Amino acid sequence: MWNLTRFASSRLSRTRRLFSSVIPGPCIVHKRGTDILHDPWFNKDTGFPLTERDRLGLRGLLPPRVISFEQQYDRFMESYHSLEKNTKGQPDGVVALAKWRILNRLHDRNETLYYRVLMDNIKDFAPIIYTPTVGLVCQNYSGLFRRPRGMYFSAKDKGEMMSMIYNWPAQHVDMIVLTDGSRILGLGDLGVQGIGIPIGKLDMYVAAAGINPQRVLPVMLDVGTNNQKLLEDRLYLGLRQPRLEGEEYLEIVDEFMEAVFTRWPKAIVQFEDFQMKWAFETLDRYRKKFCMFNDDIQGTAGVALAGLLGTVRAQGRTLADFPDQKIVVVGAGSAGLGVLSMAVQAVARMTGKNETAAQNFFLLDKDGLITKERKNLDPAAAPFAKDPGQIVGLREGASLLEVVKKVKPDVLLGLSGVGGVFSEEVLKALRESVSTRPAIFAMSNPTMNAECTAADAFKHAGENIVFASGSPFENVNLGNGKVGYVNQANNMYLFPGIGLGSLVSGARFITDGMLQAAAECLASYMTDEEIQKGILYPSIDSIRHITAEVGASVLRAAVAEELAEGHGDVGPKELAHMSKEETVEYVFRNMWYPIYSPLVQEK
Ligand SMILES: NC(=O)c1ccc[n+]([C@@H]2O[C@H](COP(=O)([O-])OP(=O)(O)OC[C@H]3O[C@@H](n4cnc5c(N)ncnc54)[C@H](O)[C@@H]3O)[C@@H](O)[C@H]2O)c1
Ligand SMILES: O=C(O)C[C@H](O)C(=O)O
Ligand SMILES: [Mg+2]
Repeated sequence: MWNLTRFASSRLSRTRRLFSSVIPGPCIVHKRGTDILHDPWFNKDTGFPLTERDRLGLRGLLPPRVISFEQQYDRFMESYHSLEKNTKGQPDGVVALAKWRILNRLHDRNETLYYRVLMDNIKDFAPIIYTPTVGLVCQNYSGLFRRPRGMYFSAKDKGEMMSMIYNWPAQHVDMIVLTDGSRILGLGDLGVQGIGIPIGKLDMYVAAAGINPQRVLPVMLDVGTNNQKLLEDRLYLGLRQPRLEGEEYLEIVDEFMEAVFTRWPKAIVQFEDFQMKWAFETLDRYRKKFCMFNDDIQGTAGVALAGLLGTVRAQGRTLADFPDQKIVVVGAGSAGLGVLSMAVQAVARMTGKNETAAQNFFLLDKDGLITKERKNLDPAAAPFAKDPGQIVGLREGASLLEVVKKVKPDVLLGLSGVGGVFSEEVLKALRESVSTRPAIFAMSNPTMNAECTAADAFKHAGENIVFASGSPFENVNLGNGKVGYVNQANNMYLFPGIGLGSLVSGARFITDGMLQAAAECLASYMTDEEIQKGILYPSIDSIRHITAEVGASVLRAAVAEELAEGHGDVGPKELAHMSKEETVEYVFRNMWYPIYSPLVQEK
């Protein structure tokens, strides 16, 4: 069922080739003079050619010399490298925030240059504008705040959202990432400060999926916060009230969704970092009504499933062995349950049996192993609850150490949000795994919240493990020229392609079939050689290429389900007639590439 077709070896160079011939089309601007210089969408700083300076009323507002895009790029990178040099030896957090600030200043001033440096240096810059530094930025957001980015809808705006949405200056919006700030990474409720997450996710959309930055919208839904420290912080910028609950909460989200889809019926909304109860409830409420998905539940599930299938291959087994893998999942929240649901669907498809599909999966939360004896068993966790006594000696609430010792799992996967729960003892117990090559997925973010570090995993569980973490870690030097590979099991490998594929297919909804196609595409991306080395995911350097492939798979699944209504001039029939290769080319063609466009003024 899984087609592991090899992709062209030189993925990155192919991507570069596709964009090297980009000829910038004109860009319509309704402003003149300093208004253009102060608008990061249009600003080219010293890069405005003289003719354009004349046409747009810029002559005399800039120093006379015209600096090329390449020179501007080099100048920025030089400042960045000198900042790196000057902050050497300072605490990690201080350095990370200094790097974030310099990038953020460029983002605020000149988006084209910002996205080009981001794209070309994605491996170095993703950890700054995205996970893990974005977590630190959210924690300090009220103090770091200089200029607003995105939109803020608060509980005080009830009844006003339909008109407020028209305050957004862009006529078209393709991609919206929405949070209520209630579960920011593993950092808990950060209230309005969680806006950093939609901003970081949308930066990845631009860099990876080539969504035009003029068509993205980060949104914070501020319904209050239950974080006492923030409520007492005099600098806190959000509503100083406890979170709305129940119907009051849902009315706010309903009103926002209606407003968005009234103005932009073709937009896609990604729900991000909602606490579990609202993550599931809103997904259920809106997924058959609007084009939306929940990244923490659905994006994470696909990335984890691709990693789990890679693990089976790394163990020298065939994919048909996946249903026999014993997998212990630590964390029964939106992410953990999302992963298990998708894994169960995969097993059911492979075996043709629904009833026994979850039998090799074990689920723990903060109270230990979840069994059918659990009081107040969450209905979402119920399908994974074990029969007590199914494994001799495993009782309700058994500790992680007990479970690992008894089950001897092939895979230990953490989505608990708790740093260090894969303790030395737990990791050592994994040496008794039934597998010759057990896998550890410490997927919680940011770095401090990872269930274990890469170094500890290789040290305590053994050098033959496969390792993945949600936040980036350096590869581990195992001595004698051997390397312990670190994979980044992060939903960034899928959400951009899910959004892009949905957009360019004009899908009405985002279905399980489309998400499965995305996961299968990622799973089949890696060569056997890479997998044997323990490399489960591609390098982030090739994120545009991966995203195009994932986007094309999502598109084809939407076509197959007759949900694709077309995009721009391309209708559903044309989409249906495209070959696999043509679909990928079509997806690439729809990607925005950062290059200065001639600005044309519309009177
Ligand atoms: N790598 C990725 O792509 C990715 C994607 C989504 C979420 N995450 C991370 O996963 C974590 C959890 O996210 P979520 O949305 O599921 O959160 P959540 O709050 O919905 O769930 C957390 C779960 O962990 C359990 N838990 C807490 N302490 C525990 C302990 N000591 N032992 C075992 N279980 C414990 C809780 O009972 C709960 O079931 C966060 O840190 C988030 O950053 C990572
Ligand atoms: O934001 C990330 O890096 C992944 C994930 O969405 C998370 O909530 O941790
Ligand atoms: Mg998230």
